[in-house]
Amino acid sequence: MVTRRAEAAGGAGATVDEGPAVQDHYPADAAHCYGCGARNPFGHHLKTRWADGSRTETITRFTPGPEQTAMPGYVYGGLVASVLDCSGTGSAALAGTHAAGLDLEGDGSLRYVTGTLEVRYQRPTPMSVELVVRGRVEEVKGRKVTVALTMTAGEDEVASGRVVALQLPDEMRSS
Ligand SMILES: CCCCC/C=C\C/C=C\C/C=C\C/C=C\CCCC(=O)SCCNC(=O)CCNC(=O)[C@H](O)C(C)(C)COP(=O)(O)OP(=O)(O)OC[C@H]1O[C@@H](n2cnc3c(N)ncnc32)[C@H](O)[C@@H]1OP(=O)(O)O
Repeated sequence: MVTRRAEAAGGAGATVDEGPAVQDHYPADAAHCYGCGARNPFGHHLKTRWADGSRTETITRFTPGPEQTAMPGYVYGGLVASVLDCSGTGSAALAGTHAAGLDLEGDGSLRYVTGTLEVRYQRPTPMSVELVVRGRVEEVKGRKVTVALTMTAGEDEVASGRVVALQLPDEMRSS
């Protein structure tokens, strides 16, 4: 699947969302996550894809609602952190699966959990605007993947951060 929202929107530097979302290839036992689990009715249901077919950059989109307010008109910082967090683990799953020579659609995704999450809040994040998180895979080293992240709201970069994600140890797997 290829969605070309940015192309439709036009503009230099537009990012194209490309290919399947990694979360659509998590097994059912890994689909309860508050950030991205399809089986969590209260969660964000984030979808992370490669951007531009690069296999180094990813994109995740989320539009916050009024229940996620910090102060009127602005988004709660913990929400920003959770969107960065799961964009990072989703990006790690894409990168780790690719680096292992596996095919997402044929083989499914490797599973990753957050080891470290860094967040830098750069500007107040406006409410009810689509937040676009771009991930850049910095390193895949054994079971560890490091992803640098930026979050934009319209033209403004509102937050940035980094996730170090670790492949889920076998003893923590339920399947
Ligand atoms: C509560 C979550 C866990 C339960 C999960 C159960 C089922 C879930 C199923 C599937 C999940 C899939 C989809 C869900 C998607 C995303 C989840 C959303 C994100 C989260 O909400 S998730 C919750 C918060 N998350 C945790 O609750 C983790 C608690 N923690 C641990 O479970 C261990 O701590 C672990 C596994 C992180 C590492 O343990 P380990 O034994 O695998 O690591 P090991 O010692 O082998 O180190 C190997 C190399 O990683 C480096 N390293 C180690 N730990 C690091 C760290 N923390 N930060 C940075 N680097 C670290 C070492 O320095 C070494 O690096 P080097 O190779 O360079 O020397």
